[in-house]
Amino acid sequence: MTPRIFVAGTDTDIGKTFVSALLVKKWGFDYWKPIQTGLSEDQGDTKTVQELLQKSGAVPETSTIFEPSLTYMKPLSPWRCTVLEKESSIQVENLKLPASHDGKKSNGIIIEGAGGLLVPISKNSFTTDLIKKLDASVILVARSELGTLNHTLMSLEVLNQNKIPVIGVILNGALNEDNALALSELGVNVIAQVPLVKSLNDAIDCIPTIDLLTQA
Ligand SMILES: C[C@@H]1NC(=O)N[C@@H]1CCCCCC(=O)O
Repeated sequence: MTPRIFVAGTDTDIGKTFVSALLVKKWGFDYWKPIQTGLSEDQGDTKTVQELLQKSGAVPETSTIFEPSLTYMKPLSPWRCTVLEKESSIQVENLKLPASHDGKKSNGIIIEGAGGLLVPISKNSFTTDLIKKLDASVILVARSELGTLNHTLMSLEVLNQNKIPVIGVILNGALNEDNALALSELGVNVIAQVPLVKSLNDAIDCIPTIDLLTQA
């Protein structure tokens, strides 16, 4: 099985989409956001990833960008979307990787979540259940700045409790060497620090090569 990497955030709006696009470009992976909410006020992350890749001159044949399996209008958790948009509740057990990913030769797939790890998918299931269902390992994207120690350690604690394999943490935002150092000293594998830039090409060298995954 090729790697399935779930890109989770310590919160919503932490830079998961930019980091996901970077990983797709650097490693030549496919991309899939299983559940997209907030389409009434945003074009959605799938489109953003496509645009970032295109602008950076990525070769379109390398990676398949799959459409989300479920989409909702309100900028809320999937659970609250289903309740307030009067849609049927989401059964995590029924969410499957796109069949054409399974059927084709690919380096791996980046799966992007919505918000943080305990975002409810339904009243009795969370993002952690989706990660387990998809049998994925996690790269956690965390803010680089003040507040990140608490949010990162809490998120890693939740992953640990759920026995979800963790590849490491990517810090996103204004470079903060002491936060990176502090996390490393606490035993956290900080795999990259991604500065605030607009173009993937300006941050691509921050991402380690794919050997990282074979070592993990
Ligand atoms: C609107 C955005 N669309 C999306 O896919 N993620 C965001 C939603 C995050 C939900 C966070 C719920 C919470 O933690 O309170």
